[in-house]
Amino acid sequence: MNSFSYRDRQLYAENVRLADIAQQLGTPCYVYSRAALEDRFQAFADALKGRDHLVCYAVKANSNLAVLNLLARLGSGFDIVSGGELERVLAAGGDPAKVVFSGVGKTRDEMHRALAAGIYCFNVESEAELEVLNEIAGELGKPAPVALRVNPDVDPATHPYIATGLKQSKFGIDIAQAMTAFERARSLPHLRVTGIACHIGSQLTDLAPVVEALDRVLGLANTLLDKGFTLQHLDLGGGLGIRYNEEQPPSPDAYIRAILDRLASKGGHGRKLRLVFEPGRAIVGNTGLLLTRVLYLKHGSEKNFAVVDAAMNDLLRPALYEAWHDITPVAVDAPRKMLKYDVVGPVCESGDFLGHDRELGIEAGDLLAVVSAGAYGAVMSSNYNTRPRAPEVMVDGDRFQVVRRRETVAELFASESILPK
Ligand SMILES: Cc1ncc(COP(=O)(O)O)c(C=O)c1O
Ligand SMILES: N[C@@H](CCCC[NH3+])C(=O)O
Repeated sequence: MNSFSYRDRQLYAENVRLADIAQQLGTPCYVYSRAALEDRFQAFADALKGRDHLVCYAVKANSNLAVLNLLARLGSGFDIVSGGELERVLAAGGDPAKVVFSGVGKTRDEMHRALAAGIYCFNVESEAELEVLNEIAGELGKPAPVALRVNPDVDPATHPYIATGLKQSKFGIDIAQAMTAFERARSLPHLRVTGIACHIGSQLTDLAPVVEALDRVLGLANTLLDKGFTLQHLDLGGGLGIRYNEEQPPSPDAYIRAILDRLASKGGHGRKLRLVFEPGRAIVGNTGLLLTRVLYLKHGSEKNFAVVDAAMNDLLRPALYEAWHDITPVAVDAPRKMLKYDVVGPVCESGDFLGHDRELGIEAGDLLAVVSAGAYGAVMSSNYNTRPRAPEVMVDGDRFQVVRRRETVAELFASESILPK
């Protein structure tokens, strides 16, 4: 479900015409829907009602302060992967006591700041990291809560660049070595082992790998509980997919239900653990789109090109993963001739495309929406080709607010310097 709809041949975000946003702010421009965002978070919260749980929204998916602030107001926790993300969460009014800190390469400074801020848990990904965290906690005189992120070696059936739970991946502690790491963690004086975590990958559309990972991690959790580890929570990470094209991912409700059912039938003592989830894409993915305008149509002997003003620097997913995003005209007054186009940007790379072979009836000057761009869109944008980053807008009912203004070109090189004569 999202809050973008067609009425009178216009595409609306809630009750605002996208054409009006483009008119006022120019393009390219990211547009988010508050109603859709709140609805997606609530889907997780509702599915977990009555169960001790914490939904820690994965900040990396979309870290705009307005997005974080709306989620914080709904009671969301946050999954962070850097000190920068922690500062964003705090600036947006997030509760540090609901923050989990993931990532294979936390620095000493980042650990220090997170521990001082009082985060809920460090999801530790190696024995070496345990030793450093123990030192920092000793220096601060404050025990560090840790979960070990185990790598359950499950194939998540997703794009190889976003699979994280296979043995050959850099993420997590090999499940075969996890017991030793847990024993080590327990022996370190400044650490408190409070949980066990896993995350097998992103854009998961099939429940079988999720349940398989759950079984493996639960098996380990039960052994740990039998050995007297005082685990309090089980963090199953994020990864639930969304519909971009033909995919049919389970709803948050079906996903959570599958996990709760499995816990009830096979959970052992593990069934009593508090459940933590780290969804990113499933919350924001379909709550945002990228508006872009057609600059030129170009008809080659083999291909037709629609050159638009958004590019791979604005939305990297097609170039990086050959990801498919629906591209749809926004305000079309007169019927247009339908043709197959490659929708491409102005960046000097052949990989700079937003979509290949799209059947579109368009003319120069038309506005297009690249949909399902709320997750891993603006956050992965860059200034390549010295292109200012696009503004971001939050639609709230019949109003909209700029939640990040367009960068100016001068800002892009303001921090650079040239050598003296
Ligand atoms: C540890 C961790 N948690 C949560 C997420 C969020 O993933 P998604 O946006 O697929 O829900 C990721 C990214 O895949 C991750 O690496
Ligand atoms: N950036 C990826 C998802 C990465 C998940 C991060 N752990 C995407 O756009 O699909």
